Amino acid sequence: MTAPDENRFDWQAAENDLTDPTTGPDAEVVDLDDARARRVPRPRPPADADDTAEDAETVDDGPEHLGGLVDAAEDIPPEVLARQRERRPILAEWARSWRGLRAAARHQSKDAGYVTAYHAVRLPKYAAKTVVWAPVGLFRGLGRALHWASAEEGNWHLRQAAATRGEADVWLKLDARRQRQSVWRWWVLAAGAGATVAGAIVLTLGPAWWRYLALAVVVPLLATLGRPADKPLTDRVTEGTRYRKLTADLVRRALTSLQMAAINSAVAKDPKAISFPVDIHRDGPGHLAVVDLPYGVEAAEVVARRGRLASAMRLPLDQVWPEPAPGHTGRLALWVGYEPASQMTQPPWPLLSESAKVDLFKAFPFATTPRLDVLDAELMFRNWLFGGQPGSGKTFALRTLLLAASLDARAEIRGYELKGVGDFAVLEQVMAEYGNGFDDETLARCFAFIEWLYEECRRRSKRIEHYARLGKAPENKVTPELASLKGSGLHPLVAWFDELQELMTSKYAKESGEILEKVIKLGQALGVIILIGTQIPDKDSLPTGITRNVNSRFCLSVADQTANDMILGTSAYKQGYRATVFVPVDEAGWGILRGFGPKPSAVKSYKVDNIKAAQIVTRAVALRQAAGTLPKPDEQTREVAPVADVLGDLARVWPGDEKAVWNETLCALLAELRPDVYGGWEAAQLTTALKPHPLVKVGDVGRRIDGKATTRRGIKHPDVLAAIAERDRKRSAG
Ligand SMILES: Nc1ncnc2c1ncn2[C@@H]1O[C@H](COP(=O)(O)OP(=O)(O)OP(=O)(O)O)[C@@H](O)[C@H]1O
Repeated sequence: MTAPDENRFDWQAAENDLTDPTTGPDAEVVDLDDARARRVPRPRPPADADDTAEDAETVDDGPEHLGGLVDAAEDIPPEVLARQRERRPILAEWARSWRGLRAAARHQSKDAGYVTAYHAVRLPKYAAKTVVWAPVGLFRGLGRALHWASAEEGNWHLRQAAATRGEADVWLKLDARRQRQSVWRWWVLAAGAGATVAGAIVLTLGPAWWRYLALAVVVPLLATLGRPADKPLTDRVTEGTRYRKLTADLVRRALTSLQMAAINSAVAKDPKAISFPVDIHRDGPGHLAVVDLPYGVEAAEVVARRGRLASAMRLPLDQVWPEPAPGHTGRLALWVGYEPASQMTQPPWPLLSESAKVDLFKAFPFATTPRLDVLDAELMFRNWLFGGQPGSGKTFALRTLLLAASLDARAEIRGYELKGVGDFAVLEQVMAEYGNGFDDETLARCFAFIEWLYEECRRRSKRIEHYARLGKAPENKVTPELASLKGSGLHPLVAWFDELQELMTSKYAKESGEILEKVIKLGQALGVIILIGTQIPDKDSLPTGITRNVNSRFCLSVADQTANDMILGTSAYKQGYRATVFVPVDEAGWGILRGFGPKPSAVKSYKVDNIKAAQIVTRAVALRQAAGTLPKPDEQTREVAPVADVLGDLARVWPGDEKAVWNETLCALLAELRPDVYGGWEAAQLTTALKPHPLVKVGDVGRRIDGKATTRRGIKHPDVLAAIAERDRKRSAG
């Protein structure tokens, strides 16, 4: 026996193994099924591996790969691997829910309806064409039948060739063959003619509708036979405005048309750089494509180019809904509706139905997704921030929540509309407090209300403490039982402010901002729900202390990234949650909602116009009358100390005919006039109080005191008079 060569295979040993299963202690007969079951699934190869760089859209028909996108390294715990395992659903998305089924059926029937209507209006034209081409078709059909029966076509070329070469016997043989073939064809033709004649006799004897039916079938067939090849009888249904099925090619083309260098260069190197981890499938009234973008491209960057994406797909903007998809930052969920969202009829708000009631401790419908799914929102233990530019629909959205709250008879509603338009007046009957306007008095009442809210929070926290000691507030939070308990003082209190920027830029700004922040922090567990609407979400108009502490945010159309992030939170814009894509007025009601579900999402709040709102309020009044919680009109206004008229008071106390007077002198005189208002005022306080009146300029005023020239801050009499005149002019104007 030769010495074993390390580089060569040991044939002898192998043969022994094969022939004698008992030689090796490890030898065993392998049960193939068993072995297959034990086999560790091979990890999915990376998308750029040459031989497998295909995507689900084109090839992935085989069994599901296990192990997600990463290598199945041995140190990954099995439960993590199990979580990464994504199984393709047994039923298609559209067949898994009634919503999907309904949407698919609706879409198909709508489509069929469209095609039917399209052809129906063209029926006279089709009939005329049919009448013209049917006789031609009859003669052409007869000609073709005779031609076929004579079997001329079959070996015509061969016979021609034989004739050309003068090979008579070959020609004769070929022709004999043709004749043989033609014999049975004539028989078939004769049988066909016989059947036609028999059919015609049956039709003449049968009822009239048989003949019509036969004509309806035969004439179009003849017309089709007779028409020129390039002139179909029916017109083509134009595809222009109809939905085009979302395909991988369409998505790829759209993505490469975004003029994003990172996508285009990656696709130039590898056309499969854009891949589809899941098949494009129906999802509600549209299709969903989950796309893995080329390495290094973030879904957020594509979301920001929604307009270009829509242009590349030749679809209206509101039909194309890109979103970052869960998984990784380069995964995009592109949903394309069958039709633009603006043309999809939003179902009516479910709370409009006569029997609808609201329990604020439970969720209620607030908005719909682009797929027309209902999105439920909550009020209890939440604070809301609504932001958007004029015409974005934030007032309507805020009012929708209040209407829902009005249907829970326990809820006390108080709030201020600082725009002065009266959008909330419809709710006045059910509100325990309501202010409308941006005049000094309303602002003062609004500020007093915020102070009251703070006091109310303190009162409520004492009550909660009391009930917690009795074991009725297990988490030191309001419970549904406590909220319903008469006299507990822990019923839901909904406090709202629309156009809060008016207060936050007034003289009450600093204090109201600080107190409101405390109220938001304290009130959450105490059943105090704060709803804020603002048009200008910058840090001066909306203190960051407030934005930081709200847990539900609805950002409607905004102009820029700063406004977007002020409402939705820092980096929302970068992460692709961009309410800048919505067009005010045209897309009113659309916005990004954060705080419900794992990630922010684009939704459209239900539109409840004034008439419908009034209907809801009527029901709310009835509910509250029955429950004894309808506010009494005499309790509905908040008393505030009369707002001091600084300008008027200055004019009254102005000393003699002095042209200019020091602030400190004026403060002393004002304090004499109204000690309760001006007592303790210093020069700087007067300067601040005069800020709203730009005509009064606080400057240096020189004076001789004991012969010495002294300069201090002061104001001029003509300025005060001019400011009063200006104010009076404005008041009389409107
Ligand atoms: N959910 C919605 N669906 C459809 N249209 C809506 C919706 N919400 C609001 N609108 C329309 O948009 C218009 C503007 O709404 P709204 O007054 O709420 O906007 P806004 O953001 O408060 O603007 P402004 O600051 O000027 O008051 C409304 O008149 C209404 O017709």
